[in-house]
Amino acid sequence: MSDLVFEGNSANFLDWFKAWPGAAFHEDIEIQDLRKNGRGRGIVAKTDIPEDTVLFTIPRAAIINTQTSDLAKRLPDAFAPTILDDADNEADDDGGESGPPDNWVSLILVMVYEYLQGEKSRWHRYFDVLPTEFNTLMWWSDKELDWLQASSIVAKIGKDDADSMFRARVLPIVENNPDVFYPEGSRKLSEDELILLAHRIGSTIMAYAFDLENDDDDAGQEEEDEWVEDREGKILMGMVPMADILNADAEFNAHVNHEEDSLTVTAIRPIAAGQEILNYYGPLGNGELLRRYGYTSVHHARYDVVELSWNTVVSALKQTLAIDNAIWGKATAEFDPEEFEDAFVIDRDLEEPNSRGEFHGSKTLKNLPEDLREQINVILKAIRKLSPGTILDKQKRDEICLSAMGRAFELKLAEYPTSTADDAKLLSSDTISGRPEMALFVRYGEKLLLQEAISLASEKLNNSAAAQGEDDQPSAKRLRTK
Ligand SMILES: C[S@@+](CC[C@H](N)C(=O)[O-])C[C@H]1O[C@@H](n2cnc3c(N)ncnc32)[C@H](O)[C@@H]1O
Repeated sequence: MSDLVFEGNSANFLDWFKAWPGAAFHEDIEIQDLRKNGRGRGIVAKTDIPEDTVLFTIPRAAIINTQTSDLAKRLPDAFAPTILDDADNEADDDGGESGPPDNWVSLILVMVYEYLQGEKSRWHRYFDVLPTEFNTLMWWSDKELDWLQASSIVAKIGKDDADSMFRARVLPIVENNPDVFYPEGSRKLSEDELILLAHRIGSTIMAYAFDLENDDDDAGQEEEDEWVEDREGKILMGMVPMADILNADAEFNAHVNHEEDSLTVTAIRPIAAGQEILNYYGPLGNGELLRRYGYTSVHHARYDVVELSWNTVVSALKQTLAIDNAIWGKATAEFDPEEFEDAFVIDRDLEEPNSRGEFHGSKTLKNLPEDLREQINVILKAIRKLSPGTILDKQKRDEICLSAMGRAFELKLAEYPTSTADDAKLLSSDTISGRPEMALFVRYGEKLLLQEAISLASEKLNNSAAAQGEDDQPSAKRLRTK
């Protein structure tokens, strides 16, 4: 984060913001420097604020996107309209594909253009307060990523894909149109500088951009997801000054409403003086939060996720069944490996916070992954056909399935080099901060989830054995009639 952000620039930025026709900023809130809490800037209530108060209003004209920037007018061919079905707000891995840019590439181009315009851009004060350094995983060294141990989030960073996409879809447009992108007299960036700029802008968009709903879009859907910042399935993305100074958490107190001419941010419950105004990024686990936004949060740990590979499950199944390799080979040979899922997600599948941004439900794992159970059973049924003695009946099959799942969770847990107890000790030691602490928090949360999964599998196995025991007991009635 550039220090510029805090040295008087927040006040300049606020004046710049308020000068947009239709912009409003409630006098009872203020932008604060929250760096001592590791939160950059945030917006804080100065006095008690009642529910439903409109905290600020951002006119749509102040949002940066393909509709407001001049770039689309100056390069109409590059922005030919297209029906977009890939709107998942991620860097595409289709670096080589031709055709009009999707919403993600379009916003990168628009932001590169506005940035290069310098003081000529209507948003240059906004660029002054955007970050230049990031804690998102894209910017971590290999050594830093090692702190995440066996977390599957490491495989999802996609730095190389983003790099190829910038080279294929951003660089050529900038380099073929220097008169458009570079104001007269300004220095042209080298290829390396442009790629670095695209990465920075890509990371800023990932952590700061909003999907913009049209007021008349999907009215029903909007009602359903009233407080959810739904980042999927929407076409237009944009940078929304002021709304993106809000920090966020899995328990929150404000909501961004998308109206025809403006976006408004409203208090969804009373906010006490001194409390931070918080937005919501969705039910993300800490790994995903760190990847996209560069931070972790205690409240997000409930949405933690562990990915289990099918290979790990296969090892566990083989150990549980202890059957001949030949039988295993025969049983699995009849399946097309393409039809098998190669990874399974373990998560607590919790409900969303309520319309006041609060969460009251249980935070423990209630169910084991059903798709995993089904895939294991496909294999077990094939084995039973070849070797009926190995799996006598459905009861036995269920037990083998639960044992194999429990074993697979243990194998996954063993992939992390440190134990949950080691991590807990380190977390409470006060000797760790910054990236190492965030990585520690991610891997610790995943280990706790795996331990819950191990306990749940064992509990279900015990229940199944107990039920079987009861079935084996002759009933009282039968005893009497004997
Ligand atoms: C939309 S911006 C919010 C404004 C940001 N704090 C700033 O100073 O520009 C999102 C970024 O803010 C930070 N952030 C948001 N919520 C946070 C939280 N609860 N704790 C720590 N950092 C947070 C992360 O760096 C994230 O990438």
